[in-house]
Order: sequence, then structure tokens, then C-alpha cells
Amino acid sequence: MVLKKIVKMDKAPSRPKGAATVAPSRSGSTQSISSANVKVVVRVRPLNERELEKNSRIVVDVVDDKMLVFDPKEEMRPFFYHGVQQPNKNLLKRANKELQFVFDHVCGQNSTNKDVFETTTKEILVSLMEGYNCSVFAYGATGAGKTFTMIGNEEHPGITYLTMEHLFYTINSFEKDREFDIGVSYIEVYNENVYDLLKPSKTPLQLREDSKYGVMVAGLTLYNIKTARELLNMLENGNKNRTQHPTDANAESSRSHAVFQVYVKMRYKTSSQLRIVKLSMIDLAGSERASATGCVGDRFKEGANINKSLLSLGNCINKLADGSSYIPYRDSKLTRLLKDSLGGNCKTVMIANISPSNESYEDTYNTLKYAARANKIQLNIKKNIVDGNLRPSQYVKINEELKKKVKELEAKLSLSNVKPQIDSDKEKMKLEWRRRISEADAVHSTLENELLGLMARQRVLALRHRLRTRAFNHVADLAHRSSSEAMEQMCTEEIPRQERAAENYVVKSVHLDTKIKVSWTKWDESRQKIQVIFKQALTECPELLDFVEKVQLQSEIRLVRARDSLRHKLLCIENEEINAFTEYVSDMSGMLKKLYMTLKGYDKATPGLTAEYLEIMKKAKSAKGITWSDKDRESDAHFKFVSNLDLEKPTTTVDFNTTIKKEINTTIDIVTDSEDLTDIENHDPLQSLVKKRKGTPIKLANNETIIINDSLELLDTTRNLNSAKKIKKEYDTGLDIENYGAAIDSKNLNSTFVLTEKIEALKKQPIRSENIKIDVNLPVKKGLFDRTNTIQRTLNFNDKAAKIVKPVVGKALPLRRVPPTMNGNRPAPGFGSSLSRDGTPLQRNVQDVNSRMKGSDTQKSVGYKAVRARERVQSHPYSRPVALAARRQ
Ligand SMILES: Nc1ncnc2c1ncn2[C@@H]1O[C@H](COP(=O)(O)OP(=O)(O)OP(=O)(O)O)[C@@H](O)[C@H]1O
Repeated sequence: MVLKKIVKMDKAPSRPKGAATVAPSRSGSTQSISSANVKVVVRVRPLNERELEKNSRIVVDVVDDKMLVFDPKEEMRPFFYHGVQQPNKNLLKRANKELQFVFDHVCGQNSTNKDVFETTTKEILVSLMEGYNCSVFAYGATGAGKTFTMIGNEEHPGITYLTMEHLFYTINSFEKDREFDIGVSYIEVYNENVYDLLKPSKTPLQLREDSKYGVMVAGLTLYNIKTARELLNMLENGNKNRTQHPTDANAESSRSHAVFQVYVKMRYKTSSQLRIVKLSMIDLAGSERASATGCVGDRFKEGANINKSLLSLGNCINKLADGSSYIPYRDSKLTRLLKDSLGGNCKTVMIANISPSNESYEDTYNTLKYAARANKIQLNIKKNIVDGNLRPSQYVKINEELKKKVKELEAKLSLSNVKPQIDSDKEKMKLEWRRRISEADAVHSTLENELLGLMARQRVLALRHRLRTRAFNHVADLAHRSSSEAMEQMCTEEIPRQERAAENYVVKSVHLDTKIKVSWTKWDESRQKIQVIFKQALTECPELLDFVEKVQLQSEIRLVRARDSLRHKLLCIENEEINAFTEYVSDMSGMLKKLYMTLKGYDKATPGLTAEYLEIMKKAKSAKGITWSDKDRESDAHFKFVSNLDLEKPTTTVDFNTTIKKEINTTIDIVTDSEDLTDIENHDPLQSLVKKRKGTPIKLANNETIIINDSLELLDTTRNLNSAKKIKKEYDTGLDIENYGAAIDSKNLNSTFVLTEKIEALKKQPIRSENIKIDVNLPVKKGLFDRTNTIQRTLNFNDKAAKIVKPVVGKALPLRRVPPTMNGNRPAPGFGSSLSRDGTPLQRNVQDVNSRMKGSDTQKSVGYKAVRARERVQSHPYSRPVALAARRQ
């Protein structure tokens, strides 16, 4: 099959910079084939018969496969003058040039075409199959062996045949995934004209250059061949058509440039992608000087054109090697034809053929210089490594040293190849640390969430109990001395319920405290463990800092979220409480107004009462709703406790109570009976922390009366139960409520004592449900153990050294009804007066109790009997006057 005319050249892919293979040379120089895109191989042919006959001096010394020395120094032969050996050299002898050349490869006189093929086109076939255009030039003077190298003969086929043979072999190996078409052409450029050697014609072919199709030879015939054998005949026939004329240098001197081109069309079976690459093998005309041919006329003109095109080729190669942007392809037909086969994406091999004989001294020298220009980059390398004064024998030594160095470099290179392994080891280590950190963090976060959950429960429980206690206070206050029904309900329902609640609270608190302690210990251990892991990880992989910080940040976020959640919960509870409290206060104020108006209607509103009422109105006005002072909140230890989640110090309820104790140095106000009890303001230094309220007078065994200084802010079961206890006592004994203080036994002062004992007992028992041992080291509270987030009160009733702290407002101090005076005069009855409503003079019970304690049992019994329950009701400041009641009856 004949492929006609136009062959579209695919743009071959550009070769990546520095992707060339670097091979050590025997001379120790290192060369990069692709660095200049031109590989230069020098082939030295053997001496021909004529040269042998002339006993020509060898002017080319091939040192190794990379290096040759042109015109090497000769061994000094003894020089005799008039039969006497002269110490100086032969002055008649021309000085040797001794030029060292290093090329990509040097083929010596004994090298075969096969050897040349191995070092030239075999390599570039790989590039051809990858899609690069390739060119091989045979350059040299006439008779230097160009045609022998390119075409050869039957016995020694040239590299064109060997290349095609190998090409077919390569194609076979690619046939699985590609389809190939091989087209060949054989043309010559003679006197700047192009002729088809396979289809001889006297009419030269025209070169066409198209932006789309590149350089084309119009009318050129491409022959499709299937085997290398077909090529041999083709080449033989083509060569016959080649312009040859005998010259002085060569009887069959080629006077034209023969260009053999192989077009390889590859179609990829999978993608149907088509690619056409071109291999050009050019047997150049002899490069000798025109004068050397001894030709004149047409032959001289041939030589001039040959030189012109070779000069042009040399210029293009030089420019390409220099990286110039402008390449003078248009200077000759040859370069125009080979435009797409030189430089750029093309791989070029120049085979410089030389004769070793001094007969061709100038031509050889010129060829070597030409080849060296083409191999410019390599020449620069040569200058660095070659000492001009070295003898060939020394090159062997240098060669060995350089080989050693190359081995070292290769070893280093292989070491550098280990780096990715090291990197991957580092990556592995990083991953391992990440895994360990993540695992430790997962465990830690679970423990942390558990701990935070328990602490939040503890806070919610404390707040709920506090609010419950506050509510109980109000009920107790309302029931106290109000009515027998209320007192009965208080004793039978409220007090037992509150006691049960207090007990439950204690159990739950202790239980939670214990769980928190256990959980915190685990959390703390895990925290220490993860800190160690962080430290180790950062020591070994500092790059993990970001990851570690991220994990730490996540932990902080967990804490912040837990705090938020707790505060939200507390806020909801307090909000409900505020609503209920607001309603309660509203009802209270309505009731207060009714009572005041009733008293006023009966003209019983005393100025004191009126002033007090007005004061309350004033406060209500300024209150503008319920305010929660920030200042008060800040100083409120309970508030601090419930609203904070401090993982560093997981305060237990017990710890919290201890803290309160430290903060508020609990004082028991022990007052002696005083006339000023009603009027004296409480100036307790702790007033900023706690609001004082009316105390409850208690008669002690040593005749002293104490008043427990209760705090509204630190509402506690103690006070409530004290209050409730009073009610209970009064109710159970039926004693006069105005003298109940004297009847209270200090041993049963309040039920908190009983609760304290129960707590102690609880502590000694294991908690069955959770199977967690209660920490027996919990601080043992003496006296009135505060299990209800209240002040711990320690009362030592036998302590004679008990200090009188201060008197407390004594408005509510019960007054004892005293018998009428002998003269029957009674003080004016009324609220706050020393007279009862029926006019019976009233006396501070403290004094009365004191006197009774000092008196006989009979006196005591008389004192108790003096007040009856009915009178007690009537003596209530808000009860209706007897006279009025009697009138109604
Ligand atoms: N390496 C070689 N081994 C043996 N003989 C060789 C070798 N090189 C060349 N010759 C012989 O030298 C002679 C000249 O060789 P050749 O024709 O190849 O020179 P040429 O460079 O092509 O000359 P021209 O440019 O004039 O065509 C031939 O007879 C060839 O057989």
C-alpha cells in the first residue's frame, strides 16, 4: 500500500525538563542526552587500504566510549643532529594539538554497525514509540564512512536496516493495544533541490509548509512496508538513484543529502486516538571543503551547496542547543525539510564519522569541531573534568575515581529514595498518635460527661431543696400561732413531710457526693493520662500541635456546654419559683391590706402598726417587682455553688457546707432578757451576707435565753424545724404559746439533732442501690449538722462561756400574761403594749421564766396554768376584741 502525499504530523508531547536519563561514562563524565536534545556519537572508521599503504599516522586516539583525543602527543623519539642526540624536541615537527573531546558516545575503529545502532537509534526508538519525532544524521567528510554506517552492505547492514528491523520488533510488542501503519520515503537534497529516490524524476519536489500540516513534500510517495527485508531492496534501489560522483576523496562520493523517512501511524485500540511520528535518517553529503575535493565547475557548485546546507544545519543545531527563540530553518532546503525533525520535541542523534588517518587530518578536525558544537553542553562538562596535561593512561585512573564517585552518588540517590519511606514511617507514627489521642479523648470525654452530669444533678437537687425549704418556712411562719387547725396540719402533715424531704435530701446528697468523688477520681486519672499522651505525641510529632489543641478545645467546649445546660435548668427552676413567689407576695399584700383596713375600721390601728404598714407599702413601691440583686447573688455561696461547674474542685454538698461555715462564721446570738428586745436593731457584722429576722427565744437550763439568728438567705431546715417544733410543742402540750419557750427542752431543741444522728447512721450504711460505699471519711458534723445547704449551727448549751453576741429584734417575743395588780389597774391593752387585750399586764417571758426557774415547782405550775388555749387565741394581736365578740354572741 502506498501512502500518498500528505502526512499529518501529530504534535508530539513536550519532554519534561530534566527527565533525561543520566548515565555515567567510562571517562567519568556525566551526560544528559535530552539536555541538548542532540546526542552526538563519533564513529572512527578503520584505516582503508590506501591509508594503510601510506602508513598514515593515527591522529585520533579513542580513550574510552566517551572520549577521544585528537592529534595526541607522540612519544618523543630521540632527535639526532650530526649524529648527536639533542636534548630538545624535534624542532622540525609540528606541535601536536592533543585535543580532548568528550561525546555521548565514541565508537572506535573496531566498532560494528550493530554497535553504533545500539548506542544511537535503538535508544531513540523508545522515544519514537512514545510519540516523539526522531532524526539521525550521519555527518562527516567524504569517505569517512557515513553511507557505510547508514546503509551498510549485505554483510554489514547499516543502522537504517537495523533500526527498521528493531522497529518492527517493537511494533509487534505493542500490537495488543495499537494498530500500526508504516510508510517510508527516500529522498535526496541535491543542489538545494528535493528528489524522490524511490520514484526517480528529474523534476524536483516542492516543499510545502502549512500551519496545519507542518512541512510537506508535495508529490512524495510513501511506501508501506511490512518487513525490514523489504526495506533493504528499497534502499538499494534508492541508493542507485542517488547522485554520486567520484571525487579525490571517494570514488563513489555521495554529492547529495539522502533522507530516509519512516512514518509510523499508531492508532490506539481503546481510545481510537491517532498519532503519527516520523523517524528521519539522513546520510549527509561529505562535509569536506570544496577545495579538498579537487573539483571545479559543477562539482565545485555541488560542494558549495553541500557546505551551505551543512553550515545551515550546523547553525540550526547550535541555535537549538543555545535555546534561541529563532532557528534559521529557511537557510537551506535541508533544514527546511527537517524543520520538524530537529530540536523542540524531536530527538536527534548525530553520528560524526571520521577517519583516523592524518590524511584526513583537517576534515577530521573540522568534523570533531562541528560535532562538538552540536554537543555544546557536553563540551562544557568536558572542560570541567578534563585536564589537558593528562596522558591517556591517567584517564583510566581518573575514570576509575569518577566511577567510584558515581557509585557514591548512586548510593546517595538510593538513600534519598529511602526518604519517602522515612516520610511514610513518620506519617504512620502521626496516624498512630492521632489514634491514641482520639481513643484517650473518647474515654476522657465519656468520663467527663458522666462527672458533669452528676455535678449538675447535685446542683439541681441543692436548689430544689433550698426552694422547698423556703416554701416550708413560709408555711411554718404562717401556721405559727395562727390557728389550732393550722398548727394541727403543720404537726401532722407539713413537719413530717419536711422531715422526710430533709432525710431524702441527705440520702441523695451523700449518694451523689460519693458518686461524684468516684467519678472525679476516674476523670482526674484519665486527664493525667491524656496529658501524658499529649506530651509524648508532641515530643515525637510536633506537627500534631494543631490536633492536640483541637482535642483540648473540644474538652473546653464540653465544659462550657455543660455549664450552659446547667444554668438553663437552674434558670427554669428559679423562674417557676419567682412566679409562685410573686403570686404569694401578691396574695399576702392583699391580705395585709384587708387586715390593716379592718383594724383601722375598728380604730385599732396603732401608730406603730400604721407606720409599719406604710413602710411595707414603701418597700413594695420601690421593689418594682422582685429584684435579684447581683451583689447579693455574688455573695450568696449557695448561688455560687449551684451555678458553677468547676471540674478542678468538684465540691460535694458536704464540702460546700464547710465552705459556708468558713465564709460565715456562724454565730449564735445569745441574749439575756432585755427590755430593749423589741427595739434594738440587729447590727450583726454578717448582715451583708445574711438578713436577720426575728429570732426565737429559747430558755436555757442556765436561765439564759438565746435567739437563733436565722437567715432568710440561708433558709434552713433547722430554723424551720425550730419554728415547727415550737408549734408542735405548743400543740402537743397544750401549753400557753406565749410561754412555750420555757417548756422547750434543750435536748429536743429541734429535730435537726435527730436528723444529724440519722445522717451519721446513713454514712455507716452502704448504699444498696448503687453499690457504692459512702466515703467514711466524710467530715463529721457536730451539733446541728447542716444537710440542707444551710449554716452549720453548733450549739453548746452547757457552755457557760457562751458569749452574748447581740440582742435581736424582739417584736415577736411572746409576752406572758401577768395577773392583775393588786389595785386592779391594768396597762393599756394592744399590740406591743405590756398589757394583754383584757388589760392583764404582760411581762417579758424571759423575766418570767427567769423568776420561775428560780422559784418553786408550784410557782412554775401556776405559771403554766395561767394561760389557756382559748385565751391564747384571743390574745392574738389580730383577733377580734373579746367585748366585740361577746356583743355579737
Ligand atoms: N567502519 C567501516 N568499516 C569498514 N569499512 C568502512 C567503514 N566505514 C567506511 N568504510 C569503507 O570506506 C569506504 C567509504 O565509505 P563511505 O562510502 O561510507 O563514505 P562516505 O562518508 O559515505 O563518503 P561519501 O560522503 O563520499 O559518500 C567504503 O568503501 C566503506 O566500505
